[in-house]
Amino acid sequence: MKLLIKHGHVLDPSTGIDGIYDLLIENGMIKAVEKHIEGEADEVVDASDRYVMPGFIDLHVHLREPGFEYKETIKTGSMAAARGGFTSICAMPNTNPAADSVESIEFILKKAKKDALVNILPVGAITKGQSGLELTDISGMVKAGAIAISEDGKSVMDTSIYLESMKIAGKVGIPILAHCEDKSLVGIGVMNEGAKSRELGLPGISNAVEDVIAARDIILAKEAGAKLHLCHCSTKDSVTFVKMAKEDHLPVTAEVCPHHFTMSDDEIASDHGNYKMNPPLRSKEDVQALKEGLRDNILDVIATDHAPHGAEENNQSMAAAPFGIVGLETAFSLTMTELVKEGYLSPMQMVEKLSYNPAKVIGIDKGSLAVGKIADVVIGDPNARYKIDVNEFVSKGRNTPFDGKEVYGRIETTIVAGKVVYNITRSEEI
Ligand SMILES: NC(=O)N[C@@H](CC(=O)O)C(=O)O
Ligand SMILES: [Zn+2]
Repeated sequence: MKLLIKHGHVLDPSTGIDGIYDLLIENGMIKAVEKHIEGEADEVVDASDRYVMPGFIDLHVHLREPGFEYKETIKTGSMAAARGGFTSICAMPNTNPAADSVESIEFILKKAKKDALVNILPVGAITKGQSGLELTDISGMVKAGAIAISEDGKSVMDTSIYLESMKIAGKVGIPILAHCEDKSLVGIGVMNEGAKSRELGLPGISNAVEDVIAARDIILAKEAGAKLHLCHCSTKDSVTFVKMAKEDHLPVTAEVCPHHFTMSDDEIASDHGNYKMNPPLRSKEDVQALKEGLRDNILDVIATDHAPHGAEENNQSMAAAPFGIVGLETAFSLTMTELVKEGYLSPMQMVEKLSYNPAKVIGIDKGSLAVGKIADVVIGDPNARYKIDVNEFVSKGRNTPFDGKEVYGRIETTIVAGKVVYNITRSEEI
C-alpha cells in the first residue's frame, strides 16, 4: 500500500524540514521525504497550501471508559482525536474504577485494540482508587503498558506517599503527570478568584491553589530524581517555577491547554458549565504569561485536557456543573488562531508542542516524519476560516465555551500507521 502526499508544507522538528516536499508512505512507514517523488501510488493526496505534520500527541485526555460511557468511550474519544489531528492520546486514570491496577491497564489496551482509531496510551493512577492512601503497583502497570503515572483530577496531598511514588517512577523511567491543586485551599471554588467571580457572586479559586503544589512537586521530583511533567498550567507563577526548574537543569516539563491561552476569566459570558474547568480560566495577566511561556519554550507541550460531560450535567450553573470541557476537536484551530496567527509560535514550534515534545516527555518513538518511522501523519489547512460548530463534533461531549468562535486552521486528513482514519471530505464514512 503506497500513499503519496504531494506539494505539502512539511513541518518536521526531528529533521528540521520546513518547506514544500512530497512524502511517500509505504506499508505503514515513512518511505521518503523529497522535493519531488515520482512514480505510482495507490492513493495520491494533493497537499498544496496545507501543513503536513507528524501526528499530534495529546498527553491529557479523559476517555471516561470504564464507568462514564455516557460521557465518552475509548471509541468515540479516539474518533474525536482523529478529527482533531491526534494520532496518539494518553488516557487519564480517573475512570470508574480508576486505572489503578495491571488489570485495568490491560482492559484499556484490549478495548483500544478493538475500538480505537488512534493509539491509546494508558496512564496509571498513583494511589489505589485515587484515594491518596496506598500506592498502586506502579512497576506492574508500566510492564502492562502504562506510559506514565498521574493522580489527575486531584493531587496526592500526602507528601511522603507522593515522594515514594516519584522514587519508583524515577527507577522505572516513566514521568509523573502532575495535576496541581491544593485540596485544603480550593474549598468550594468554581472559577478564578477575581473581579468576575465577585460580579457573578461565585466562590473563587486562587492562583495559590495551583502554585503551592507546582512548587512542591518540583521540589519533590528533584529529591526523588524523577521526571516531572506539570499538567494544564494556568498561572503566571507556574511558568516562573518551570523556568527556574529548567535553569536548574531538572527534568521538568509543562503543558498548557488551548482554553487557558485563548480565554481569560473576564470573558466568561454567563454562569454556565461551559466555562467551568479545573484549573479555571485565569486573569488576562496569566493568559499573557502562558503565551509568552510557550513562545520562549519554557512551556513545552500543548495538551487538551479533553474532559467530556453529558449535556444535562453540563448545562447548569457553575456551582452545579462538573469541571471540564472538551478539547480534541478544537486544539489545532485555537493554537493556529491564538498563537501562530498572532506571532507567538512559528508553525514549527506549534508542531514541537503538539507532537515532537509530547513524544519526548513520555519517551515514545513518535512525533517525527523521518524515513523509517511509523507513518502517523496529519494534514491541516492553516488558512481555512470558519466557525466552530459543536454539532459537527464526533465526541459525545459538546461542553465548550468556543461554539460559534471564528477560527483559522482545520484538520483535513489524519493517518495512523499509514491508514487514513479521518478525512474531511468523507468523514461520515469512517
Ligand atoms: N480538567 C477538568 O476540569 N476535569 C477533568 C479532571 C482534570 O483534568 O483535572 C475531568 O476528568 O473532568
Ligand atoms: Zn487535571
